[in-house]
Amino acid sequence: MNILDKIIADKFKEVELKKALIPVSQLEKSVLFERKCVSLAENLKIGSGIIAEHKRRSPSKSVINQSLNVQDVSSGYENAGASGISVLTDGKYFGGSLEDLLYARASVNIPILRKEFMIDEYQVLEAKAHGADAILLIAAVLTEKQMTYLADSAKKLGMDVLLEIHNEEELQKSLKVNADMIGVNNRNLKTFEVDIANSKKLSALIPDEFVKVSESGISNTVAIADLKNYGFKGFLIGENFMKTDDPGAAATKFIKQLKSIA
Ligand SMILES: O=C(O)c1ccccc1NCC(=O)[C@H](O)[C@H](O)COP(=O)(O)O
Repeated sequence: MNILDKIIADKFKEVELKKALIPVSQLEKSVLFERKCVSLAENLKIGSGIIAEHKRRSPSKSVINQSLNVQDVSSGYENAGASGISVLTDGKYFGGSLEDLLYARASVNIPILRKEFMIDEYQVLEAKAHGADAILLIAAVLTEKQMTYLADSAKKLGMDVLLEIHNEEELQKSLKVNADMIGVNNRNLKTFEVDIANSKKLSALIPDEFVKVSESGISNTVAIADLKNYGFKGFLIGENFMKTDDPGAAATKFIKQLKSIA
């Protein structure tokens, strides 16, 4: 079984347990459930385009940074000029939590993406109840019908949808889904190989109605300037910032440099 299959198998068990412990009625009582979301897709169009990620560890790199708190990282990213923040909420493989999402929400006003392996509507409701403005759907692990259902649920709650693809086949099954953004993951989630050329290769096939986002393996501003020529407006960056002692300072330097070459 590859790592993605393992993550998804664990996720099904986790969601069933959570449903038994915290009913939907309780999620709906959260004060954040009534909060009006800020559109990540719209923010990408008008700002730096950087979605800066809070990521403690990952299956491909194991430990990245375990010594920081999510409040400092999030406010550092906001002050740096990020267009949005991605918060990994998976515990077992990424060391994240829904609590991280809550603390990030309490620390910033810019849109927050719940970075999770979504397989059930319950997680969409959790995302809303913990302050997310957007959710991620991964085409590699969902059918067209599942993506349609989960995206419609998120849109009903006012959240944006980032639909992640890795190849043309995944793109084709995603085109009818009510998503705001299509993200091309440069990391093959089965082999962990990273190649920014993947974004460039798929860019022309993505219809203009979707905001294009390039995800993973981005470590310099020259790569972003290049990706912009292919129509990308969003750039998801995790490890490059999180591997430093001060991710907010790293993002500040990066975004300043990006502006200077624009
Ligand atoms: O990052 C991983 O190792 C990984 C493994 C399996 C599934 C997902 C994984 N990452 C999630 C992401 O999409 C990245 O955290 C995100 O795009 C940022 O990537 P990077 O800038 O390379 O940290």
